[in-house]
Order: sequence, then structure tokens, then C-alpha cells
Amino acid sequence: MKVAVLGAAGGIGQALSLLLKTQLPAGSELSLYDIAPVTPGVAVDLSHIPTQVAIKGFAGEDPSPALEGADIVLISAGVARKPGMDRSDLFNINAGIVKNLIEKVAVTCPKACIGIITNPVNTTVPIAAEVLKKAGVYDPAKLFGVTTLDVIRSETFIAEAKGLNPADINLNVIGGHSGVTILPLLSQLDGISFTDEEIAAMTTRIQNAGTEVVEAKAGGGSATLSMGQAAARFCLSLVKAAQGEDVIECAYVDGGSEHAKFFAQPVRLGPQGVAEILPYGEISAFEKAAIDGMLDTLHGDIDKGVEFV
Ligand SMILES: NC(=O)c1ccc[n+]([C@@H]2O[C@H](COP(=O)([O-])OP(=O)(O)OC[C@H]3O[C@@H](n4cnc5c(N)ncnc54)[C@H](O)[C@@H]3O)[C@@H](O)[C@H]2O)c1
Ligand SMILES: O=C(O)C[C@H](O)C(=O)O
Repeated sequence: MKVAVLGAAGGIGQALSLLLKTQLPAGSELSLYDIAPVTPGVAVDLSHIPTQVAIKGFAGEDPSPALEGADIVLISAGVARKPGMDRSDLFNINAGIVKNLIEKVAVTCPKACIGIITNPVNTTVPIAAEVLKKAGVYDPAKLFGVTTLDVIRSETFIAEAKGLNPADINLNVIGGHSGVTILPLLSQLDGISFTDEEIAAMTTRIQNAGTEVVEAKAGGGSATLSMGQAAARFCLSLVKAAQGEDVIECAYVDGGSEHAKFFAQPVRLGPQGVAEILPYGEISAFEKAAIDGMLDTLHGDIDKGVEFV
């Protein structure tokens, strides 16, 4: 199993690469790419950790050498938010970065599963899909917007609020990955009850959690360490699924949702990426209204990506 991380010298990329170096199964290969010249050095640094995961680093304009033979490609290349910015403000720079990288993926490892971390995810994933379509290699089962950070934040905040172990919290977060498009399905939590006020406050906290980090870092970037953990969880789920385990994760996919062309929803993973799109189940009136309320934003974000390519 070969995993390529594009943007590997960045805040997320380094944390993610560390977690993968220590947690990928023995015999895996890790390939790090970034335009930053330090990237081969990041790989040398990680190579001193005693695990049976081979690691190589690549820098420069062309990601192709890093992509050769990749089974999974994780993309966190691009710029991050500063206080006062929305994720959509990153579009002007990150859209082109994702487009160029996916063009190389389409040629070099067209059958790889691709996890897009770069924001705005609601738009960069449709960009990736259009590029892959143009290249004639689009497989919707293999393209994912990584929304796992919304899931792990929900697990953390709910456990804190209710005095529980976060490992016991299991929930779906659906929609997209920005503001009102992030919808944790709190009504589905077994054995945990919330008042209406608690539901509203918890939903808002989860939706604004990225901004919470951006403001706390005060101009020094956005979530990197928690995102590294989230992306590692998602990647390891893909790896487990490839090895035959039954794994379910929420991700932003082109999965035939009644709501939008791309929609974050629970998916059963398998050796070829998405094995099955799962229904998100019964929802409350609050959640139904939240879906209705997010759709204009989500459709606009998706259209912007499709029009860009
Ligand atoms: N999906 C999510 O939940 C989530 C969470 C946190 C951050 N993000 C997004 O992830 C992205 C990266 O965040 P970060 O904190 O790691 O930023 P960062 O600035 O620390 O790192 C980005 C890296 O990308 C590299 N890069 C830029 N252009 C490149 C290119 N063309 N090819 C290869 N590498 C390139 C930079 O050299 C840098 O090392 C941002 O867009 C951020 O908004 C997404
Ligand atoms: O908020 C950001 O800009 C980064 C990321 O999308 C997050 O949710 O932390």
C-alpha cells in the first residue's frame, strides 16, 4: 500500500505524515511531496522513526515522481485561513493548486483513492471531479472530501459536555465542510439527550470550530494537528477497508444524494473506495430545517468548482 501526501511540508502535512509513519501497516510506503525544498528533509527526519514504513520525500514543481504507484493520495497543499477570512476566500489560490495536482494524479496514478483536505473542500472536490472527468478517469467511488475533522470535533465536544468517553461517541456529520453546511446529527446519538438550546449551541460550536482555531492561532494558520489526526484516521480507514475490514466513515462524496451532487454522508468503504453509500437515517425537524437552510450555499460552492475547470 503506497500513500502519497501532497502538501507534506505544511502544518497538516507534517503532522499527518508523522501519524502515518507510525501507524500504517508494516510494508507500506509513504511518499511526501511539497513545493517546499525542505520536503526531502522532512522524509529523512521521519525515516529515523523505527517502523516498517518506507518513506521518501520529493520537492519541486512536479509531483509525478511522488505519485508513481500510489494507492491513496491525500492533498493538503494550499493556503490556510487567517482571522476574518471565510474558507471560500481561499478559492482564488487553492482552486488552481488542486486542479494542477489532480491533473498529475489523473496521469500518474488514475486508480488511486483521493482524499482532498485543501479548502474550500465544498468546491475543491468538484474541481477535482471535473479534472478527472476531462482526463477520462473519473471514478466517484474514489474521490473524497475529507470531513473527518467535523466528526472528531463532534465526538470531543459532545463527550466534554456530557462527561463521556469520546471513544464511545459515534455520529454522522453530513452536508459539507464550511459554516452552515456542517450538520452533526445530534438527534441520532444513542442514550444522550439534549435540550433544544443545547442542540442549537452544540451545532453552532461544531460549525464554527475551524474559526475557533483560526482565531486562537491569531494569524498563524488554521487547524493542523487535529486535522493531521483526522486525515490519518480517514486514511487508515481506507487502508483497513482495502484489507477487507468493514469500515464506515462520513465523507463528502459524489454519491447520488437527493440534496446535492456532492454531499457529506456515511459511506461503507471497501477495496475500491466507496463500497456503499449509506442512508443517514431518521433526522429531527431541527436537522431537516438545517439541511434546507444549507442547500443554497452548498449548491453555490459546488457550481463554482464545476465552472472553474
Ligand atoms: N478539510 C479540512 O477539514 C481542513 C482542516 C484544516 C485545514 N484545511 C485546509 O488544508 C490546507 C492546508 O493547511 P495547512 O495548515 O497545512 O497549511 P500550510 O500553509 O501549513 O501548508 C500548506 C503546504 O502546501 C504547500 N503547497 C502550496 N502550494 C503547493 C503546490 N502547488 N504543490 C504542493 N504543495 C504546495 C506549501 O508549501 C505548504 O507546505 C488549507 O487549505 C486549509 O484550509 C482543511
Ligand atoms: O477552518 C479552517 O479554515 C480550516 C478547517 O477547514 C477547519 O475546519 O479547521
